[in-house]
Amino acid sequence: MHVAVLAFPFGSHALSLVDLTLKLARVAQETRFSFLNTEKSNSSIFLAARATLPDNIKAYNVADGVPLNHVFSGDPIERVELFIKEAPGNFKTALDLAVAETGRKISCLMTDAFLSFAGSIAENLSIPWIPVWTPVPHSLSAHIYTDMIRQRYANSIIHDCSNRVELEDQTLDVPGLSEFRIGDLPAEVLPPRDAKETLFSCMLGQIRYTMPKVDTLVMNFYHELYPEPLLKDLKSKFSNLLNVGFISLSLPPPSLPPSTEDVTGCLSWLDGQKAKSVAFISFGTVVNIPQSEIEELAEALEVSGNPFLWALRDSMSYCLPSGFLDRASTHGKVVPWAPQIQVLAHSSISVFITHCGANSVYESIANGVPMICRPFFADHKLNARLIADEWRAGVRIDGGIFTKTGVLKSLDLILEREQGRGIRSRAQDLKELVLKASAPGGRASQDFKTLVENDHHIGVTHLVW
Ligand SMILES: O=c1ccn([C@@H]2O[C@H](COP(=O)(O)OP(=O)(O)O[C@H]3O[C@H](CO)[C@@H](O)[C@H](O)[C@H]3O)[C@@H](O)[C@H]2O)c(=O)[nH]1
Repeated sequence: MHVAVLAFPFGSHALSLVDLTLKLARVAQETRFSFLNTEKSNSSIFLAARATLPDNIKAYNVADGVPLNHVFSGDPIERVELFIKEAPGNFKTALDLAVAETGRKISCLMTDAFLSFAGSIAENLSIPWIPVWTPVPHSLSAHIYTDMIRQRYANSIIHDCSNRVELEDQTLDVPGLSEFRIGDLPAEVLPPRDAKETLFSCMLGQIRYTMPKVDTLVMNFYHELYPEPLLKDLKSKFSNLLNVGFISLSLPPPSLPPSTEDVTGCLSWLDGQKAKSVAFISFGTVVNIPQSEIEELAEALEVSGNPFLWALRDSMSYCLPSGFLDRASTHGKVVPWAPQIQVLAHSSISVFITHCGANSVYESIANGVPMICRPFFADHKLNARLIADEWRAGVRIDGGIFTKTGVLKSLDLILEREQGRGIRSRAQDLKELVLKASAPGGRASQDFKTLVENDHHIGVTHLVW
């Protein structure tokens, strides 16, 4: 068997896919796994944390689609657009190389579900396509029901003259999404500005046509975490909806080489803090926080006196108020990068101030840490609604942006108030639920077993743990 895994190389999408590949490669040792991704993404995910690959995985670099001497306009979506434009051809070139090198035909295509064109590649090769949906299932539903949403809520979505999209706080009458508002949806689900689709929105738009045709869909989620109507609706569309659990947490925490382990000293600093006392702040790999909000957040942290650990990328640290680092050094630490999985698992962490990227949310839930949510774009707002209203394991920041009073209020609510006790205990309950589902015999483990044995596309006939 030769499984080709195709990654979407932006944000933190590739993380879950590489971990799923590692997990599969351990149990399907006779199968060859070729992991196709851009050089930039490959080097960050493989070099950073998961340096040692089993012999049956090889990473292949796929061209990123950026023309030679290209001058970037500064639009963050530009790299994504250039990649998508050439992606089918570039993946095909890398697939041919993997076949030539191994002497094995591809037997199964496993891809990030965002790559909706992968279904045609699989069809041309007459092999099965197994898409993997890495964000929360609610966003898959939003993409599947794009037509219904655009038609039904056309009047609630107003493009003003500056092209800003105004959204009404109207609940969605869409299967499985009745707790959500139009304003929570990813931009690509809504009618495009100027009626112009980007290549990215077109690719995601195809999901509603291509995905319902697949037999097996892998979800980076737990059966137990769905609201019943959403689960029922998705199950009616996919005969094999496999919720294998939070993929990037299904392996032991990434072991960094000793020389780089905890280079920023986060874990040793946390060792010196009281149990459940520290607020951890991190905004993933993509979001750029407006300077004014960094200042407000910093002021709140200074005034509150609550211990904090803040992972703030170097590109944004100049926004901190002058003298903040010195003044806050008595109770806080700011680093450019934190080993987040280990940090959230540390007993000193009390709350996570997050942008609500899917991986951050999963890492927080898996460790029973309640969240203060400041969502920005993409799936962040759906995730924030899920955390605050459905799971009740956190709160959204007042007014939607960081203000000094809003941050102080949220910290006080989660850490001190009676309402916070409920939120903290709900986060713990979710952790227990996830642990149970991931244990051998648990629902997520059963679904992983089904994936591995499923018609033997992965090369294992009977999985023995
Ligand atoms: O100092 C840091 C900061 C981040 N991380 C890790 O980086 C990942 C960040 O992932 P995520 O929380 O998903 O944030 P983004 O990188 O911003 O995520 C992009 O990709 C996600 C997964 O599809 C989407 O949900 C988001 O919308 C999109 O912004 C997590 O695993 C973190 O543990 C660290 O280890 N240390």
